[in-house]
This record gives sequence, C-alpha cells and structure tokens, in this order.
Amino acid sequence: MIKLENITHKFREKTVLKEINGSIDDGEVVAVIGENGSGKSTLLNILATFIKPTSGKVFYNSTDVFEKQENTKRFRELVSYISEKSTFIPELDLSENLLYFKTVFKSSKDILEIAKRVSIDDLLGKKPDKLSKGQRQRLALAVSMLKDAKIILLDEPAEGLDVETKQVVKDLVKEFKEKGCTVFYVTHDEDEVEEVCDKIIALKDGKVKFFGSVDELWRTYEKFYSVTFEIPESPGKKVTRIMNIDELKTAQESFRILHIRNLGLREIINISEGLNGRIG
Ligand SMILES: Nc1ncnc2c1ncn2[C@@H]1O[C@H](COP(=O)(O)OP(=O)(O)OP(=O)(O)O)[C@@H](O)[C@H]1O
Repeated sequence: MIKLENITHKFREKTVLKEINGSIDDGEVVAVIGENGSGKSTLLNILATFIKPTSGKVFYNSTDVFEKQENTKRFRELVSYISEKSTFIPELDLSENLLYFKTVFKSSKDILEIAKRVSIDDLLGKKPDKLSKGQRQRLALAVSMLKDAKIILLDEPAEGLDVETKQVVKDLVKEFKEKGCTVFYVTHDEDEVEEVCDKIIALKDGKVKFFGSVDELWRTYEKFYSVTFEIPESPGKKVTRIMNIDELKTAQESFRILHIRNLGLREIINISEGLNGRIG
C-alpha cells in the first residue's frame, strides 16, 4: 500500500502541490488527471523519488520512503517510471539500450519477446532519437517490463499518442494490475480512465479536487448536465449552463431546450468547485 500524507512541494516560493493525502492499495490503477501545470508530473516525480517533497510523507506499506536514504533506495528499486521523456543512451540502438537496461536490472527476461509485446521489434536497429513520441513511449514500456517493478508510474504525453501505442499502453496497464502492481497513470483520455482505472486523483493548481473511485466520481456527478437552451427574449441566441436535475426541470418549463448532455470527466474536474457548492 502507498500512502500519501500531506505532500506539499514548492519550487522556490511557488507551491505546486498542496497537502496531498490518500492511500492506494496494491493492484490499483490510479488515474492522475488535471490541466497543464496542475502538478501531475511533480507528483509522479516525487513517487519516482526524483525529487523529495518539501513537506509531507510517502509511506510504502509502513516504511517512510524519504526518512532514510536506504529506504529511498529500496523503494526506488520497486518503481518503474515510464515517459516519452525517459532517458535512453543516444549512441546505442534500441536492442543495445534494452540489453544495457537488462544488465542494470539483472533481468533474465527475453528482450525480443518484450520488444514484440510493445511492437518495437522492427525498430531494434534504430537509435532512440529516430523514434516518434509513441515509439519512445513503447521503448520506455519495454524497459519497465525488464524490471520487476511493483509500482508503475506512467506519464502519458499531453498531446496524445498514436492509436497503436494507446492500445499497447492500455493492455499493459491491465497486465500490471493483474500482477498486483500499483499504477499511477497520468492520462488525458477519458475512455482510458473508464476502462482501466480504479481510482482518480484530480489535481487543480496543485490541490486535490477529487480523490476516490471512478464509480464514486460518477455517483457524485451524474446528476449534473450541460444544458443548451434559447431564452425567449433573444431567440436564436444559445446559452449553455451546468444544471442539476431540478434546475433542468425548471428550465424546461421556461426555455426552449436545444440539447442536454452528461458532463465529461474534464468538465467535472474543471468546474468541480461550483458543483461541490451545489451538492453541499
Ligand atoms: N523544476 C521546476 N522548477 C520550477 N518550477 C517547476 C519545475 N517543474 C515544474 N514546475 C512548475 O510546477 C507546476 C506544476 O508542474 P507539473 O509539470 O507538475 O504539472 P503537470 O500537471 O504535469 O503539467 P503538464 O500536463 O503540462 O505536464 C507548473 O507551474 C510548473 O511550471
């Protein structure tokens, strides 16, 4: 189990993570979502032990990860960090890179088998700088599969990935979960959250806007709709508002409703303050 206790992080005077709390069980996949600059990568970098939080604690089972250097080192061995920004050795081709990491991790896994699994087997003779963003992400996944990690930190690029990489990522996240790994998954894709994630940490300006199960999120917010309507005073002018079911009923009596749709995940996170106010 991973427990985050009041994690706060500052870069100089700027607070980029503020009192993050929560616990995640083994085998759970947590979607880390939020707008650009909301602190997602900083949270992953703390979990990867690349940076130490300014204050607060990370516990793995009951061990305080940053208390002693040996705790940090032992935790780091369990973690795999996957990102298109992951570092590879530029002078070596993909098969040599994989061989290098296989040696570092003292892995007995088969490089070709793993390369096939993430569809980079036809790229093994290329250098990393010749890869597309998606191919780099798949190479990073291959490296993570060489390591017997228990905690997977997966940072998906904001600009999105190609369809093939998306499918590979999705399948592997499911596989990591089945093996009992804990996965923190920075994703920008609602379908991926629905399909593979158990919990959601939604960040906004470094603060947690929502932390809970995917089911809980929908149970909380399913009663809200985005409603587009026309007001009698200005025919032809469209107005869109977030409404709960009672407001929708009232609006239906007074306005011509043009369309109604459920809120998307991103909208929920971005306007959750307003929604919380209504729910309270
Ligand atoms: N090394 C750093 N030094 C100073 N400020 C930083 C540093 N790294 C990140 N920041 C700032 O911290 C804030 C959070 O950044 P972070 O990269 O964690 O956000 P993010 O949610 O991952 O964003 P994105 O989706 O754009 O990757 C941003 O305002 C960013 O500019």
